[in-house]
Amino acid sequence: MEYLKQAKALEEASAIDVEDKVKNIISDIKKEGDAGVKKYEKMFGDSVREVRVSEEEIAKSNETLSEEVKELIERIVDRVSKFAEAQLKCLTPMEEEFGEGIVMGHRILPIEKVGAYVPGGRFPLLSSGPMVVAPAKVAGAKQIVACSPANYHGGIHPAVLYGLQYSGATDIFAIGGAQAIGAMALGTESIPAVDIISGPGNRFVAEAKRQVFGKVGIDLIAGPSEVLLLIDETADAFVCAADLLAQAEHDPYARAILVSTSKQKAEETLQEVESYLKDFSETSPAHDSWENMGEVIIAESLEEGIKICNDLAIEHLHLHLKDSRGAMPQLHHYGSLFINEDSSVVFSDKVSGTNHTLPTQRGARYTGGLWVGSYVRVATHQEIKGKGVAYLADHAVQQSSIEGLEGHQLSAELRLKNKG
Ligand SMILES: NC(=O)c1ccc[n+]([C@@H]2O[C@H](COP(=O)([O-])OP(=O)(O)OC[C@H]3O[C@@H](n4cnc5c(N)ncnc54)[C@H](O)[C@@H]3O)[C@@H](O)[C@H]2O)c1
Ligand SMILES: [Zn+2]
Repeated sequence: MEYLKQAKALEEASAIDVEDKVKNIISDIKKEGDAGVKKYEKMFGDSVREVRVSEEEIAKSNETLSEEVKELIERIVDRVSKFAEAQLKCLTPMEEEFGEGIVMGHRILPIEKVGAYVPGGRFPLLSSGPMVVAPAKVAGAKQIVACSPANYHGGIHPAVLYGLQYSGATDIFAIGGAQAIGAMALGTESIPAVDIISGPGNRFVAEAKRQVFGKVGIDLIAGPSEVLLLIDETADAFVCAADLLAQAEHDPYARAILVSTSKQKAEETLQEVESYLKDFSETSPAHDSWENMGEVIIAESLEEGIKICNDLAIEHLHLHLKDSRGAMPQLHHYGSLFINEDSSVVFSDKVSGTNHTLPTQRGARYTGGLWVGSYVRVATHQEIKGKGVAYLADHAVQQSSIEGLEGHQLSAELRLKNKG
């Protein structure tokens, strides 16, 4: 493989800074509660408002929305919910006999209190509310606490707020960043503690979720966006360049990577990216993202290209190949897969219905991202009777004796005696 363009090495120091900063924020939330949240809201977002979004504020905000915008949001919620419902059908309770008198099974139980993080530092992401909240509602959560930064005239963007309500959020707070994650994990005077925190966010949000894991569950680490385009000589350089920039513009730390089996196509795409970028607004994160994180790699063969994809385990993997379906069986690591040119990642970012909360930083090796299954527990149970008791107790007594665990042995023996 050969690099036409390589990312600059991310400074180790910058990652450590984020870790320390987040640790301090969470520790302050623990000590100071609401006052700590407000301190950081002022510091990072210049927000001095009450943290809870009141019914009155919600009603006023809704009045500013046109029917068209409401319909747009409702369509997102409906499509995301339908996909989540279809996936939930794949999760079925089970109870079977595993040997005479040994009945075991599992139930699918919803996580009761969900904390949904909905990013909104740079741009109001209209689909993130529905993506994070709707599957929790489909799973059967009782309480869905949602947090999103107060970044739009001192509040949450009305379209984002509408999406949160329509998806089923029960408590909405206009706070963001690590302070929001800390508050939902620990609970404050105003903000309820939850059982799981889900949703995407920037480096501070992702790190905060990592740090509170254990105290609460988390869905996954869904940090700054990533896309990898695997292309060959049949790809359209214009379209590929646009697809790279569509994800680069999310964040200065977003990663857009092109892997091409054709050197000529790679060079053309690189030129197109640079020419498009000239027309992007000066403030777009795409400039820094492409400059620092963007990569263009030439693969010697499709096999090598596929290996690079599997090694990088990227969030969005988009195939622009002569035979994209043909490559699919060999691709094992991706957050979500986009097959052929027309399957724009942007469709899934916004509205197709699969979840856009997807693993970054090679998390695709162990998760496929947020889904309705993230909001349920598969909890097992058993009932042992008749011949099953003798069979299992006999085994357990022998094993406990080898292990030297007297209490275990006694507990098992009593069952044998009871049968005696
Ligand atoms: N992986 C995914 O599934 C996925 C999906 C959608 C979006 N995203 C990512 O979500 C992110 C959204 O980022 P965003 O920044 O716009 O919104 P955000 O809501 O994630 O973060 C904004 C908050 O970060 C905090 N913050 C900002 N600068 C800080 C600093 N210097 N120190 C401490 N805290 C600070 C502030 O409290 C602010 O409210 C992007 O990185 C995007 O790529 C990821
Ligand atoms: Zn995107």
